[in-house]
Amino acid sequence: MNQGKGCSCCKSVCPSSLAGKGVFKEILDCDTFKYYVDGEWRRSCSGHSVTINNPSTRKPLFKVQACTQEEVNRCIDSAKTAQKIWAKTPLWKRAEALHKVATILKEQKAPIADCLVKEVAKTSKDAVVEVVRSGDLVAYAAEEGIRILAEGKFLVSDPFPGNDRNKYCLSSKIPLGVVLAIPPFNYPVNLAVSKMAPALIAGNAVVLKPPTQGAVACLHMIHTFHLAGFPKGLISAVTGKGSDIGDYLTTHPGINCISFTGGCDTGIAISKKAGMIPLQMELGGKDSCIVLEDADLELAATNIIKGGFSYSGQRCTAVKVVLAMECIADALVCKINGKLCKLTVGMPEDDCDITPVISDTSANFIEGLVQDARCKGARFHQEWRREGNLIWPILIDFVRPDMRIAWEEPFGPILPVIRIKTVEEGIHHCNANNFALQGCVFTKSFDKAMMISDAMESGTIQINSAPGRGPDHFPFQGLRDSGVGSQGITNSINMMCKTKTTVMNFPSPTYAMG
Ligand SMILES: NC(=O)C1=CN([C@@H]2O[C@H](COP(=O)(O)OP(=O)(O)OC[C@H]3O[C@@H](n4cnc5c(N)ncnc54)[C@H](OP(=O)(O)O)[C@@H]3O)[C@@H](O)[C@H]2O)C=CC1
Ligand SMILES: O=C(O)[C@H](O)COP(=O)(O)O
Repeated sequence: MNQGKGCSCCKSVCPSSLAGKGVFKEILDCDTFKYYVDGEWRRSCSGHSVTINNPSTRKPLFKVQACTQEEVNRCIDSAKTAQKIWAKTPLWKRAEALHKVATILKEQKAPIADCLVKEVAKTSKDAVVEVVRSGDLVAYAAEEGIRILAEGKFLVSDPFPGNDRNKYCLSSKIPLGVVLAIPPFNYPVNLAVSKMAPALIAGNAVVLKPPTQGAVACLHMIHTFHLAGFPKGLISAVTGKGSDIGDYLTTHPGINCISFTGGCDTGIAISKKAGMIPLQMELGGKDSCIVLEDADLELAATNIIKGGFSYSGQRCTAVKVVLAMECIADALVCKINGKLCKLTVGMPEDDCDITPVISDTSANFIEGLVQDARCKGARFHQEWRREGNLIWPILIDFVRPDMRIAWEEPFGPILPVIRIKTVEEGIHHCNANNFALQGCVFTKSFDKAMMISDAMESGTIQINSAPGRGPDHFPFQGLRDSGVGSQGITNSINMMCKTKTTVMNFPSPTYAMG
């Protein structure tokens, strides 16, 4: 259906949206975005769609196909066939194809970013950053793949007792098969390509299940692979609610690896049900920020604001609890408050610092945490204010361990401060939580920083900076309930391969140099 000709049902797609226009025209059918299989954009046979609401207006924005189990089967069957040929495609050609995607993604950043603004209420500025970062990630994965997949290992037999040098073992990395990629709403494009690019360069096929909020941005991103000429069937995108098709996908015998980012409950449930396949799980976090008495408080406050409130706190790596030594807590809180009151609150289109959270459910959950802290006697430095999904930022002081906000992940613009008497108390709080993604420590003493980093049992500890996933080639992992495996471009490529060895057996020992 031609958007430009304007059939009446197309009017239900936001008229000011750039979605499904220009080079993306074929992904939209009337008012519903199609799913992608066999190198084609198709309407689901289910006859049903899933509505995506705009978090800012709380009104319906887009519709995507509610795919059926048969359509999932088709995606996986096609992926299996296409992967066999892709695995035999020379590595330099696979890299070249990914470089094309990186270029197209960057060229098409405006319409993709526009989807992110409308679908997940990300500011226009951050939305563009997400798309450009995704292009860079794809290009880096292509290059990294060239480097690490070119290498194998050569072993000889005689180091092991009882052996002569009559066996040569050659090992190399081979693809797993079909990788299922499931990203969350908060970085639907970037966290999709962070799974897809490593999988593809390593010779795998990919089935993407986009998050419902963020699905349309994901489908636009998928179209850049289509435009780059990726082989039919190698990549597909099946849409539908995770609660409807999620279990079918994650337990499907045709899936050889699952790379998931999202909430702990969902991730742990998937891990328990998945078969004997490699899993990469990046789940929630409650990233602690320990501030010592000798810290540069200006630096700490700046990082706490950036870390705690960017994208309205909806990052797994957001600072989610400040653990401040009592002697500097007043001064630190004063600096944080001074910066917090300058944050602008409003719509993502206006590039406000704080924008609406993803859904009513999320806003209600955040409100519940705030009420619990208030009832239990926490001190609020700002008034609670909420309009729809828009929540004004709050610093909640004198938080104690009996309050939910001390432990739970709000995924919103509210930040608790716990005043600690000793560093050990801070470390204990960090380690007592089941979340263990990242943490950070502010101090001028590198000796103390290293000791605290060693003692904090989280996937990554940042010294004198807020937590963060990037640069995207760094290892990124959670301990305990925060995940399984490690992401980052290099680790993902390695994880999405298995080792294959060939052993050459000689009738008599062979020695180099005769
Ligand atoms: N550690 C990390 O790197 C990150 C962690 N997160 C965590 O993710 C959470 C917020 O993201 P959110 O998107 O709400 O998380 P969810 O766990 O609700 O959803 C994540 C993804 O899983 C899908 N899904 C839902 N149910 C199933 C199922 N049964 N089987 C398979 N897939 C399913 C969702 O689809 P659908 O949308 O259709 O339900 C979505 O694509 C936070 O807890 C946050 O900390 C977020 C980003 C990064
Ligand atoms: O999803 C998340 O929250 C991310 O993986 C964090 O990425 P960032 O640290 O780059 O914001």
